[in-house]
Amino acid sequence: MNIQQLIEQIRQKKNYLCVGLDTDITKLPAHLAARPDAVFEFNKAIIDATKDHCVSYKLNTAFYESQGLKGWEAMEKTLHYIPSTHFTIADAKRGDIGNTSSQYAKTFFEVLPFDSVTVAPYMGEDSVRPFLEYENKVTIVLGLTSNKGSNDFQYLKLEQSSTYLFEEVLTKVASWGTPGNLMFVAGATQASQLATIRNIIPDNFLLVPGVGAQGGSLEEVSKYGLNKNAGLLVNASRAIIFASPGEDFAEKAGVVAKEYAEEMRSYLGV
Ligand SMILES: O=C(O)c1cc(=O)[nH]c(=O)n1[C@@H]1O[C@H](COP(=O)(O)O)[C@@H](O)[C@H]1O
Repeated sequence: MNIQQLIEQIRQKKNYLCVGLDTDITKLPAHLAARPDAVFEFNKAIIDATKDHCVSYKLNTAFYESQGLKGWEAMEKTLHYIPSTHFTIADAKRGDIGNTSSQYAKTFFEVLPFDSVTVAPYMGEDSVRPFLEYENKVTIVLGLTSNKGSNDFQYLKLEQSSTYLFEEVLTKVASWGTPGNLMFVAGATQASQLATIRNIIPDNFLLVPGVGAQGGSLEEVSKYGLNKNAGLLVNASRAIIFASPGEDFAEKAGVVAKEYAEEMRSYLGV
């Protein structure tokens, strides 16, 4: 799915929710945990219960890679189970010298046919370009992240312009691509900066993690982040997929996803 199709899905479904499949095996419900294909079974049930209330799924690859071959297989099966009406994100946060980035791009755009992948921009243009070369795929570059450590570097003031480093990252990276192939991560916990971010990149989609478990406000994010195409994908992982530790985990995930979707509909004004 490309950005235009994502915009169409948001119009149809009237929400901009991304469900994060951060499937931590230590948190699986007891009745599933011992099953040989537990991670996939869990994801399948979550997808069945939430797909009518979201437009996207994000698989944080760390939760799969940490399980070795079995985890990788569960990631692949999950990706193929996600309906083609939903935008898929490999949250892998890659980026390396050019020929290595090309291999990462091949991994997450071809071998695993995700629609998008998250990329860390720290190594500069040649580390991001190999991802942008793919037509109809989307590169999601870290702009201003949701964690406490974002203060360490992203808020450093640049001497020449007195802007923050993250602002320079947004300005420069945006010139490497288009709103059709480039999104940016902006943490929901950084809502006070969203107006600034929107000034720098009015048209790019923002992937906004940090509502739910990290305490970001969906209302604030929507107020400052929405643009004419919605332009937002707001992710919640733990708050949805681990809404209940019991046998009703999928049902409860569906309820929470629906609540987010309904709140989003009110902000879209449709
Ligand atoms: O790139 C991301 O998705 C990301 C960037 C960021 O700044 N903060 C952040 O939390 N994330 C991811 O978003 C998800 C948040 O999960 P929850 O806090 O459980 O909703 C995790 O997969 C994080 O790795």
